Amino acid sequence: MTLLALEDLSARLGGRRVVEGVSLSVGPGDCVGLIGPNGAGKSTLLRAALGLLPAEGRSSLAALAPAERARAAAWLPQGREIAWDVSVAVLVGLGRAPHRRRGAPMSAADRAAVARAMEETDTARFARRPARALSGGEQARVLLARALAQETPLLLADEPVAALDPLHQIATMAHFARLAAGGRGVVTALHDLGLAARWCTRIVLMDRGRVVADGPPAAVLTRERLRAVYGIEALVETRDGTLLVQPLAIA
Ligand SMILES: Nc1ncnc2c1ncn2[C@@H]1O[C@H](COP(=O)(O)OP(=O)(O)OP(=O)(O)O)[C@@H](O)[C@H]1O
Repeated sequence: MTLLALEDLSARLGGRRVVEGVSLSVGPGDCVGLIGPNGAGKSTLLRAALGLLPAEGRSSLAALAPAERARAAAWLPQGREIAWDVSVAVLVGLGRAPHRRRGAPMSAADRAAVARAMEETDTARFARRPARALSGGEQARVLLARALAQETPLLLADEPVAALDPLHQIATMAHFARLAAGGRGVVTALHDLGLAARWCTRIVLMDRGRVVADGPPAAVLTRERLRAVYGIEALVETRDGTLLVQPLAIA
């Protein structure tokens, strides 16, 4: 079973090809860390995969009708701007929209999904607060809760942990790993190589629009490759069965 299939996907921005010929498939159990230097094309790849950008090639998600796509995949974009003056509970509840008929009230199942998503993101205590009156990292967790409340087979997230404190970074990555272990698929763009190494089942490394490596963290995150792609020296070591990656210096 495949949750996302990309075949020779390419996308242009401002007349330049920023994603070139990407083919990959994501299935149940995959927690994919999409990594690569600034400008490598990670956000563009995710947006093209979702059909939010015109692209050449094929994306199984982009081929779906919008309503069907919203039940197949949840999307947490990089922009964390909350535009509406609503409470946290109402905002997270919007994640249930793809499962409800227009104008229908929230069902018990909807309310349970919203409550779960708020528990998982440690946002339940903000439920009644105006979403825009929270800190940046708290707002980021609320937007993640909205995506989780959608309870889709696949979650695509663009740097979901960038604004989070270490506890919530670990909690978020551990939750993604649990979702994958439970048979869902996660693709998350990340800059934190340590978190990617520790929690992802698979790393897709992009450089200048192309996928340059795709495999288990220990196979992709080698010192040589980090030097070649990022221009950094890093500590890469396995301790008690856990892969540890810590960037140290400019190569
Ligand atoms: N609207 C745009 N017009 C032209 N070029 C763009 C536009 N948006 C992005 N780009 C370029 O496309 C390339 C890929 O950008 P993208 O945002 O996909 O990279 P990224 O890997 O997600 O980077 P980051 O790690 O910085 O978020 C970059 O070189 C960027 O400058």
